[in-house]
Amino acid sequence: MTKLSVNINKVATIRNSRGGNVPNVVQFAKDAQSYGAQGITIHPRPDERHIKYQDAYDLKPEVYTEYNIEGNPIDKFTKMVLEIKPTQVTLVPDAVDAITSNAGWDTIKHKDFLVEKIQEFKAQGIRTSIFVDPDVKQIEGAKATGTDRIELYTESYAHEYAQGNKEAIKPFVDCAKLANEIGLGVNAGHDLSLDNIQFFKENIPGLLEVSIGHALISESLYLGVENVIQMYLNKLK
Ligand SMILES: CC(=O)[C@@H](O)[C@H](O)COP(=O)(O)O
Ligand SMILES: NCC(=O)COP(=O)(O)O
Repeated sequence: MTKLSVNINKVATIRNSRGGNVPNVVQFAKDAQSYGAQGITIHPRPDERHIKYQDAYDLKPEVYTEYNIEGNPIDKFTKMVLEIKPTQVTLVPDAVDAITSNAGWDTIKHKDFLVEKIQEFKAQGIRTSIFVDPDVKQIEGAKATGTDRIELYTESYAHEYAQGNKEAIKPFVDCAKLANEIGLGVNAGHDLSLDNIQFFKENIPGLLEVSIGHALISESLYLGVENVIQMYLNKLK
């Protein structure tokens, strides 16, 4: 089974544009779960332009499914995750000024840093995942860090699929097969959508979780949040 974790960053982006509390991100998370989402993902960035650190604390008592916090483990982020103790932390090597995530970790070059961070989180019972490009060398490197899971960075798949190039799935299949063999759980995310999710799910062995935000919120403008979540759940069966 592949779990759907709804990324609510975009809900916070709309809220922040007016400075009040509309839409309410905590209520949105509660509603998404009641509509069947099996997880809530947030990705606070250092400039707090969408999800704010305070949101991460406010969400904790209301997320009764899987709570996934993504981000670059700078000191402030690490402290927050260790205090909140979500179900999962996903480490992403974002530059401070990145518009959105645009690369996975070099798990070989940054092995020592990742080992240290992963031990810190796992010691508090938090499942770990690291964001990686679809490159088997990076999957082997990820295994050596001690992480529980990887999150495959799916931007290249999403882009190519939209151009009609279904072959773009191949490196993801190879990485997932290797991850399954060596005992790493497989998550995936970035630019997944109602258009491309089913083909991805059908071809990736052992896909445990997808986190989806930008497309899901955009599709909901036309189709409604509850309906869109149901549509994803049907495609992920
Ligand atoms: C790691 C990943 O792919 C997502 O978390 C994505 O980066 C969402 O972040 P933004 O909402 O800031 O684009
Ligand atoms: N980890 C990926 C994520 O949370 C959502 O990415 P996107 O759907 O907003 O591109």
